[in-house]
Amino acid sequence: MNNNLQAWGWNDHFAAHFAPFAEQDVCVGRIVLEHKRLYRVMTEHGELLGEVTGKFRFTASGREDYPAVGDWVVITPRVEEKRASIHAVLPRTSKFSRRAAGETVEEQIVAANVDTVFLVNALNNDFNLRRIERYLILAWESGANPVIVLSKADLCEDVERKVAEVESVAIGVPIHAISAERGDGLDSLAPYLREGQTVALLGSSGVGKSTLINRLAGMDLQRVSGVRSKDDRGRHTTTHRELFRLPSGGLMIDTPGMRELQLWEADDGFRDAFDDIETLAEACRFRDCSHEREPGCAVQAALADGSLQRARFDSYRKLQRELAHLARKDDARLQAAEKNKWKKITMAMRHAKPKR
Ligand SMILES: Nc1nc2c(ncn2[C@@H]2O[C@H](COP(=O)(O)OP(=O)(O)OP(=O)(O)O)[C@@H](O)[C@H]2O)c(=O)[nH]1
Ligand SMILES: [Zn+2]
Repeated sequence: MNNNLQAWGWNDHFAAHFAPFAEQDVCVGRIVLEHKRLYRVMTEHGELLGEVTGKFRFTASGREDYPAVGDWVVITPRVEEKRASIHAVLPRTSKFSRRAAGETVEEQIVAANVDTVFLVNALNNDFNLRRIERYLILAWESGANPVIVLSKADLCEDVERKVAEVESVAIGVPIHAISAERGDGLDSLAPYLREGQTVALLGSSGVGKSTLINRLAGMDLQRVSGVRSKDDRGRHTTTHRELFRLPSGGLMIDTPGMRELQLWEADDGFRDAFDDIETLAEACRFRDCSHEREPGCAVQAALADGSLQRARFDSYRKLQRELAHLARKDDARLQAAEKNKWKKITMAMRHAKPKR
């Protein structure tokens, strides 16, 4: 274990914000795991189990004020007990958040202080420029620097053309085509993975995020232990962390919340992403056709004659279910507000886009 705080991402920004606390008998640490308001905090004294103080709770105005994975927090360590009291969260350089459904809907931070976010998109049939645009908006809003990672290059025959297409919607954003399976192009990611640099991944399910993380982490990654043989169960007490060091010295954040962000981005872009299916559906005999076994279903017809791929239809259905699930969970009013915000941002993006 490395207790040198620079190795965990400490830098001048955080040092400046910590200055007012320096007189007091406190130190700092970085949140590497959150579990029901209990936090694993990496500190110069090693890893401690932290809880926020009563005063913290009293002054917190909402969920977003609480520590999240990646945050730097001001603590009083109790080293013998391996515990810590958390007094404050230092200002974040970036944050990814989602709306959390509780008694009210609040902003919940799913990752903080990410330097670089890899926007992972697969180069096979799933390739979609509109989706890349939406991920870019998300990244820019977060404060992290976006880097576009085009995965599964081994499944694509015209990588250069695809890269050129992405360049046209992502001017000035670094683009890297890789194959995590073959190990191609991984060297190009090294500059973002230097010691103390924090990265996170965003991308739809199945684009190869886990495969890439495992590659970057080498064989010893905790997450990999999730894939273990049945008889091995229970013996493995590997310490799972949502922020962990890669062999390169880079810091990777992989939280469940970050993985779920794909659902939020999908909301407004749903029609765009699947406009081929939506267009087909307009030709269905019934307006409210569920494309299951209704007579005169144009989607089923396209599936039957092969003009629509089964896998694509399946992911359409999956996304639809996920969105429906989210819609049920969510406060309708807040959702409307969020949609409006998105509309404004996408409009602005459209106007900002250079003519092609
Ligand atoms: N051909 C090829 N397949 C890949 C590559 N990277 C990942 N895959 C495959 O794509 C599938 C999905 O990969 P995952 O790494 O689980 O994708 P993920 O983005 O983590 O998916 P979620 O966990 O659902 O978010 C797996 O079957 C991988 O073996 C690649 O570079 N080339
Ligand atoms: Zn139909």
